[in-house]
Amino acid sequence: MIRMDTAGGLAVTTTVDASAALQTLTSAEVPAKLAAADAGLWGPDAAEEAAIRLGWIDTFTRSRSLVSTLDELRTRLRGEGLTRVVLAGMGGSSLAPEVICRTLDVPLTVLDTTDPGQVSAALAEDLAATVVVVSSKSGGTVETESIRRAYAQAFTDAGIKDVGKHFVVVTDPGSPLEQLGKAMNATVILADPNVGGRYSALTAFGLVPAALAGVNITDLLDEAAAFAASIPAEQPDNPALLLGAVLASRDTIAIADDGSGIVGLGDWAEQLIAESTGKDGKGVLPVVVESPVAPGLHGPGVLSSLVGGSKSSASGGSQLNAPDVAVNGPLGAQFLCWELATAYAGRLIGIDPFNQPNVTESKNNTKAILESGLDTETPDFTEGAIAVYGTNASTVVDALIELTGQVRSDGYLAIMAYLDREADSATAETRALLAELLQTPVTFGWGPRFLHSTGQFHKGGRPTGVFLQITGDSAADLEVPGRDYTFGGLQAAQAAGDRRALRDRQRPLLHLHLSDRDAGVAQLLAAAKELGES
Ligand SMILES: O=P(O)(O)OC[C@H]1O[C@](O)(CO)[C@@H](O)[C@@H]1O
Repeated sequence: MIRMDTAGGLAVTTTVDASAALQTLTSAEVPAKLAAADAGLWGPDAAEEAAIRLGWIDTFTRSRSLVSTLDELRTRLRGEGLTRVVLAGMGGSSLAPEVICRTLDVPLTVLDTTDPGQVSAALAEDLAATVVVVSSKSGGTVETESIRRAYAQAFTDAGIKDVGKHFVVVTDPGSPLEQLGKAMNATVILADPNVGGRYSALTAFGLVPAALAGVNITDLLDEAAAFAASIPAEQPDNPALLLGAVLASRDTIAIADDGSGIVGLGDWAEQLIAESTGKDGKGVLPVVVESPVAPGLHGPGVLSSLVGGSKSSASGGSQLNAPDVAVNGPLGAQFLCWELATAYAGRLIGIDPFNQPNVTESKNNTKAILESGLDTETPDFTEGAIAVYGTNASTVVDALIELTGQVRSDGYLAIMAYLDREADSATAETRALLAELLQTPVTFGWGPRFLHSTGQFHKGGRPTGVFLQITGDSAADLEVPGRDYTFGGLQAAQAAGDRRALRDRQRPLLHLHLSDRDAGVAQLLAAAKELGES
């Protein structure tokens, strides 16, 4: 059976029979109630938060007021020679602009890291032409604030007089960052406080960095508006409803680009789905896979999904490799469709899609470790450039065998690399290697970026994860100005904080520390390959 629902240029095509879930949603009038911003849809406990989190339903209308402001700002910045845009932000405050700019091939440097090498490399590039967008809804996220401090110091050290001119702040009204931005003489743009971070793609958080980098944001807003206008709430043939119904039907969704024009939407959808559904021991684990033929797109309990632009065939591939669901349409419509689908799926799963109860745990652990210092841990053994912690084995290959042997048939492996996602990018190849071997879902995340995404699921969602954490020494550390820790110290504390949170839950965890990153990554990849061959 193939069902395709289309609206406003977006099509959702699926081979999954979701009729029972669709019936559940329509008979409870969920689409109409969501369109009317009914905060009671996810139960009484979720209502208070939902009441202040549903602005995204029609934010594309209110965000129109940003278009002229951002046109003027971009023209002014370019006139002042500020042509290079760097975005400091985590999770919902950086993932949407990243996918927008990747899709439209517009340069944007995204710093959602505490890796000293990655931050230093960005700081070394053309400061005189750099404008830094500091995006944080809460205004208190440690990664974002650390990068803001590093840039402020770097501009000053470079002899730049009016440092504030090099900053644009995006935050909620009344946040500490609003005050700070004003005190710095930066341009401050206030976001819609009634939209949570991961639903904020079409608010100032998604639009300001994209527009300043050179994207025509009107197109995105038009695409979302056309989609919204084409899905009258009463109608059962609603692509977002269909996507929500199939999303809730499996434990895992694997997401790949179909190669037809939308680049990296999975990284954004990963946060949306993981933080929204992964809680109370439930949820759908999102797994971003590299391509439609990469290991892990298909598998037991996995909803395989392909995402593409309007141009691709709606079936999303040949019959042989046909996904369970294909979502094809323009980016602005995609954002809204996936947000609606997640809210519908949340109703079916029975969770509050607007909170992230377990994210603070790792943050608190990090804070405590920064105050008390890192615990001294002795490796179980060291092999070449890799020190190994948390194993009974005595070789890296055997340690990986011991770890992966603990992955249940209904479970998953999470690889979490607190490294430089530019310079150490090859580390991500471990995902496909181990997915091929295990034939169970394998997800890869860069730390601390994933802490704001799958991190919620790993601690709060289905307790079936097995964890491989990778950390590494840095060639040179970098101070966080005005703080008594460095980027390297912060990164290590974040990794240790997350280990503590996982161990507190008795999750299987192997920790590999690379004393030399290039050699360690090469050694790890060789070990993963050897594992596949053994
Ligand atoms: O925009 P902020 O407040 O800096 O938060 C960044 C991210 O951190 C989280 O609050 C928690 O991980 C996300 O939901 C959010 O997108």
